[in-house]
Formats: sequence, C-alpha cells, structure tokens
Amino acid sequence: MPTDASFSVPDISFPSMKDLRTACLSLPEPDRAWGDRIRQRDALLTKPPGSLGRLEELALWLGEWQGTDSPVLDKVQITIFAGNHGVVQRGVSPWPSDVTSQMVANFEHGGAAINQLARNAGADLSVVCLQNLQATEDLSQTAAMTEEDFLSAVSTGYRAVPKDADLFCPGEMGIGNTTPAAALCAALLGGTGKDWAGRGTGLDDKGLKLKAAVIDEAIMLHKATLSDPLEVARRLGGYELAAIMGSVLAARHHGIPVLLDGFVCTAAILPLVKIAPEALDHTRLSHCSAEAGHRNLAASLMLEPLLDFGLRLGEASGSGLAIPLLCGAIACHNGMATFAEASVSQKSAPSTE
Ligand SMILES: O=C(O)c1ccc[n+]([C@@H]2O[C@H](COP(=O)([O-])O)[C@@H](O)[C@H]2O)c1
Ligand SMILES: Cc1cc2nc[nH]c2cc1C
Repeated sequence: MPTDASFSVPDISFPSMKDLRTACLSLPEPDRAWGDRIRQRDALLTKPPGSLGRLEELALWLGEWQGTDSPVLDKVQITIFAGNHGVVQRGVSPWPSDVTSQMVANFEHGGAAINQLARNAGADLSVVCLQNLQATEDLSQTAAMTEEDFLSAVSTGYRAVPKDADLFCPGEMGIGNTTPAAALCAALLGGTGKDWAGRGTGLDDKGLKLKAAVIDEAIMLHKATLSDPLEVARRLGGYELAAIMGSVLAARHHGIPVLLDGFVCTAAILPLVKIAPEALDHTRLSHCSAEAGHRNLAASLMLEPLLDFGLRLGEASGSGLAIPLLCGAIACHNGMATFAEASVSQKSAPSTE
C-alpha cells in the first residue's frame, strides 16, 4: 500500500465539491523502495538487460503500486459504468439511448465483447448503472448534472472499487457519451468541437459536423466556468464519466494500479489531471482507440498506449485485451531464473582500454 498516513480514505461519499477537490489533491505515492528491489531482481534475470522492453516497466509499475517485489494479478476487477445522455436528443449518435440498458442486459447475460475478453483474461466483471440510467440534461442547453447528482455519481464510482483488487479496469457504456467526452477535451485542453469530435458508434459526415457544432455551442454556453475542472466535469460530462473519475481516485487512495480504456474513459479522468497532474501515476493506458481524438488526448497526457488495435468499442475492451500482457510481465519477473540459479554466464564487463 502507498505510504501516506495523512490521508484517510472517505468511506461513504463526497458531500460537497470542496470535499471532492480536497480528495483529488490528496494523492498517496507508492513506496519506491519496492521499485528498487524489482530493478535489482530484474538485473539478475537470465536475459540481456532491457530485452523484455516495456514488460519490465509494467512489472515495476505493478509492484510499486501493489507494494511488493512479486506483483500479482489474482484479483483483476473490470467494472463497466453505464449512463445515458440528454444530448442524444440533438442527433449526436446514430443509436437510440435504449441501447444502453439493452447492452447492460447483454453484459449481465454474458453476450458482450467484454464478457469474452474478461473471461479470457481471468478477470471479474461488474456493471454499475448510474442514476438508474436516467439521462443527464442536454449539455448544449444547460448543465448536464446538478451538483448533488454529479457528486453522487463520483461517490458511486469511488465505492465501486474493491479494496483488495490487484488491478482495477474501469469501462463504460452510454449511447452518446463520446460527445461529453469530446466536450471535456475541448473545455480542458483547448481546441474546438471539430478537433475532438469523432464518429463514435458510426456517425456519417453530416452527423459528425452536427456533433462538432453541438460541442462548440456547449463550450460557448459554459465558457464562464471552464477554469474549474470539477465544474467542467459537472456541466459537460456525464454520470458514468463522473463515476470513472471517482473510481480512478479511489484506486489511487487504496494503492491499486489502474488500466485505462479508450477515448471516453481517458477523457473522464481529465478533470482529475487538471487538478493534480500526478493523478495518473498509478495508471497505464491499455490502448489507443480509433476514435478521432484519442491519440491527441493520450499524447497530451503523456500516456503511451500498450496496444493500438483499431478498437472503438469502449466497455473496457482495450483493457480486457491488455490484461494478458500484464500477466506476461509478472510471469517473467516472478518466474525467471537468475543467472546464478541457471548457471548462465553473464556478459563480460566492457574493456576499459
Ligand atoms: O471509448 C472509446 O474509445 C469509444 C469510441 C467509440 C464508441 N464508444 C462506445 O460507444 C458509445 C458512445 O458512442 P456514441 O456514438 O453513441 O457517442 C459508448 O457506449 C461507448 O462505450 C467508445
Ligand atoms: C451495440 C453497441 C455496443 C456497445 N458497447 C459499447 N458501446 C456500444 C454501443 C453500441 C451501439
């Protein structure tokens, strides 16, 4: 567990925006001594130094945050946060909002892509519906959420993280949610609707133009409040995005490493990063989504995706696919023989002449 005795994890909820902001600024660091031990063992393993590439860094990251020199992935939790969006009434998605609850039923019956990927990865899968799947307000007309509902969604996400997980992977399902995701990017990173709007679940050219214009309208409407990241999250975000932010914060407070998923998941944690730039140290980005803005969003957060597979599904599918990579990283770190154990000669020291 991270060592920061000064912060006590809130048990129930964030009663006010001020409480939430304080929690976002209270970010425990891991005990870096574990990282040193992992580096020391890595140097003894039967391979040329650095030859396992990014797998080495992944084992180090997991071990540091888990507080061990033998990282484990016995309990991997994937949680899908589901929500609906008032802005869908503007025509920003080619799918009706009903599909959100229909897909929740599909997750529960085991029929979605993430059910297969979670099983393949040996991960547990849960689904959390926010606000009974009642839609937010249309963010191009008014604030998407009241303060109370926003804080309730963040708190639900916070409480959804099991304290004993070895890795937490947030995902989302919400027809229309690439619009609030793009709006958060425009509000917090700059640029226009055109810079951040993508085709989502398959918008045509006309729909894409409309979506960019809707985002521009929303930015204009809320422009007086754009300097406050939590207010941006409340006005321009969505329930499941708020819950993702709460879950990533909870994982940090519990010392649990996090795999982020696609465009929506990454955009959801932008308000947190704007408050505290170090807030993503316990995360890695599982993949680069094919959604137009994700590559730039990842670059602006200095997140290097583990995979680039053209996925644009959401549902934590990129994380589902990347978990086995992490399993490979810890299997090598924990299981390989040292040069001494295997009687393999180490390369001779470079000549000094
Ligand atoms: O996160 C992504 O990279 C991503 C990219 C495209 C689509 N999605 C998923 O598609 C839905 C949102 O798309 P849309 O077109 O309805 O805004 C929502 O359920 C997301 O999980 C997700
Ligand atoms: C069918 C469908 C499945 C999804 N999974 C995540 N977002 C989705 C959007 C649609 C439309």
